[in-house]
Amino acid sequence: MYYFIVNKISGNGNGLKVWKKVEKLLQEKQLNYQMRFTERPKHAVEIAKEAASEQCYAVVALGGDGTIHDVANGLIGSNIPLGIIPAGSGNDLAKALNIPMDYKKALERILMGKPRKMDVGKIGEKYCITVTGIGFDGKVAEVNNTSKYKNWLNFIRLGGLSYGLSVLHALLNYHPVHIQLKIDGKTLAFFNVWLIAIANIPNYGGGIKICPDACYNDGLFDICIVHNITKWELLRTFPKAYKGKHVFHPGVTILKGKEVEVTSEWPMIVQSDGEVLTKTPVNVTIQKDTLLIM
Ligand SMILES: Nc1ncnc2c1ncn2[C@@H]1O[C@H](COP(=O)(O)OP(=O)(O)OP(=O)(O)O)[C@@H](O)[C@H]1O
Repeated sequence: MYYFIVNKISGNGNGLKVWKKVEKLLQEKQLNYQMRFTERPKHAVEIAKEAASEQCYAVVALGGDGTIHDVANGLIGSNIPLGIIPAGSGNDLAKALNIPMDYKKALERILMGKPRKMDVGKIGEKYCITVTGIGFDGKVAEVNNTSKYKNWLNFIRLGGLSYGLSVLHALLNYHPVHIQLKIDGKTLAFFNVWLIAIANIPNYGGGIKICPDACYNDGLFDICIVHNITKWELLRTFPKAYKGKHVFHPGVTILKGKEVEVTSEWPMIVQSDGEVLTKTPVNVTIQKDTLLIM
């Protein structure tokens, strides 16, 4: 049996549309499946835990990276593979793992493919699958998730605009911070830090290649620190990050490690997989080969 967890509202309502097509296909193929819609944020964690106690070949997250984050957090430890049918706005994990955006091909891969092992990050009791962003992009996630314009823009089908507005909003109000970074026991100091991205895959934010060489199964995080750079310079360099070319800027440092501890002169917001998790101080550790992905 295949168990589908569907976030109807992912991708500004794309989740429901994709599910209707997938459902038709499953019925045509006469496959044995079960489906649950998520009814609230974090509901997918509970559903995935229930699904993990059943005899299933895979639990499939139909939605974006937030849905995958929740389903993975419910599944880890169960040895049941996670399937992905992309239906979100960013779909960064699917992009990094070469999972097809087309629902038919994505389903085919779940039915025919071999599971592969993936590393995940761990913060407290929570697992993060893609990228943990601290500082500026934590602020962007917070502004975006709590903004009044997000729902309104989603309603008139301009949801994509809300992220851009949140970036501008965060940029106007954000002040760089002095931090201390401890990577695998070695302490480093960075001044005027805009963000620290601790990455298990190269991309986040719908295709920003923040750590171009990050690899999902190498047992390491790639860590990007953006520091000592003016607001204007940040804005000018930002577009380069879509091709991973920002790494050549002197204000960008890339490091690697298995355990990262961040302390800062005042608390910085921490987001993982686009969800606001906590504030600094924070400790992130790599958990090698912890999630099975179809
Ligand atoms: N029924 C629901 N009502 C409100 N929020 C929900 C519901 N179901 C799931 N959610 C929340 O919706 C959020 C967004 O989902 P998701 O990330 O999958 O879509 P997205 O933001 O469009 O895609 P992406 O993250 O790839 O850009 C998640 O944080 C999830 O917890």
